[in-house]
Amino acid sequence: MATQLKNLSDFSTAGEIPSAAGYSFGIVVAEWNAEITNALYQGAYDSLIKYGAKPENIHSYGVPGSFELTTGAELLLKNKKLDAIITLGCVIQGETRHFDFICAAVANGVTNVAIKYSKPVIFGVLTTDNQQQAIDRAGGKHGNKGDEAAVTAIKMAKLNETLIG
Ligand SMILES: Nc1c(NC[C@H](O)[C@H](O)[C@H](O)CO)[nH]c(=O)[nH]c1=O
Ligand SMILES: CC(=O)[C@@H](O)COP(=O)(O)O
Repeated sequence: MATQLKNLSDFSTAGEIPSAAGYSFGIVVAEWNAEITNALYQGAYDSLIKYGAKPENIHSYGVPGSFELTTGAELLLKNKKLDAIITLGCVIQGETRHFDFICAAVANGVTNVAIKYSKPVIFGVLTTDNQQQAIDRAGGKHGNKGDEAAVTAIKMAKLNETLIG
């Protein structure tokens, strides 16, 4: 598979990354699989700071599970003036089809929230077959999905600013 040949976070060096200095960000983190989502959060937070975001402009909140990420993003955009939201979670396949319903719900949900508020809502949710695949993508051999989500948020905030004027 292509994934096996590269660090997925190489994505974050592709193209110019704008300064995050002028933007405010929300980060919503699922508490399920906390050892993974905490690593995703650290990657996202550190990347935002690396590219110029101010700590006081990063608003972070936890939700119980990935299914609640949609509601978290909605509440943040409804109640705070933010330029982009990053949602972070880790859904690992279990014995049942619950995995399928959660993944579909959060992917569709965050998309709908982004459209509703005309604001970027970044899908930083790992959807893996097992824990090792998650570890590999939360600071392991395939990079950190949190880093990627932060860079995406910065780029989309810049695009939104450019187009809205
Ligand atoms: N199994 C995982 C869950 N399950 C919990 C749901 O996200 C949700 O909180 C619950 O269904 C109540 O609404 N969540 C994850 O983030 N990751 C999982 O692997
Ligand atoms: C994704 C999930 O909800 C899953 O981890 C729960 O496990 P199971 O499908 O065995 O109930």
